[in-house]
Amino acid sequence: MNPELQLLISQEEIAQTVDGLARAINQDYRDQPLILVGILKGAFVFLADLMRQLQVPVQRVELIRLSSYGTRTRSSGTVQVLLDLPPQLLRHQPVLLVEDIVDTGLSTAKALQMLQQQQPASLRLCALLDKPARRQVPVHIDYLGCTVPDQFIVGYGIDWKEQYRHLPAIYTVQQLEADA
Ligand SMILES: O=P(O)(O)OC[C@H]1O[C@H](OP(=O)(O)OP(=O)(O)O)[C@H](O)[C@@H]1O
Ligand code: HPA
Repeated sequence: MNPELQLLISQEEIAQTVDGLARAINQDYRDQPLILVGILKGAFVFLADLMRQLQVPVQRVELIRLSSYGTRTRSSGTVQVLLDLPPQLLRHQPVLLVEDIVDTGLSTAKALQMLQQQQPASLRLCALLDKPARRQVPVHIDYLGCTVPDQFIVGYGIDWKEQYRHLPAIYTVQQLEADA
């Protein structure tokens, strides 16, 4: 049986949110050449929309890939690094990490740690969604779109069992099967 989806954040609300985030980033960085690092897979839609609203000089867009959920609705607790950055890429550069959702915080904390090891000049985090109810490790979000309730989220790049990433709006999922 297909689970029931309930609209949480409409396409229009997402666009306004992304616009607000881009304005704040544009104001803070102004002429500083910025490196954007997106976390695959979930952040690819958000990253694509956000970067096209940026007026700061984006000198490079990079992608890392992390995975901890697999087919489950709860974090496995172990964050696998499936794609890392080439060494030395971020050294002495201003870097903005772009994440779709901060839930337990484990993925984002891991990504921040990986990026920090390259000694960037500065490192900030932009996250579209924050689900504070599930946090296991503290994560400071410099640019936050929306806070979401303690429910499973899909759409706008975010999946359940690899499905629903293509949806243009954000939904909560009802009637999920229990995790295997
Ligand atoms: O705060 P956390 O509990 O760590 O959850 C957040 C992460 O979980 C999801 O990634 P996932 O591991 O499902 O991989 P995916 O992005 O490829 O779907 C999501 O895209 C975030 O990166
Ligand atoms: O609510 C969620 N939905 C999908 N993937 C996720 N990864 C962390 N939280 C979520």
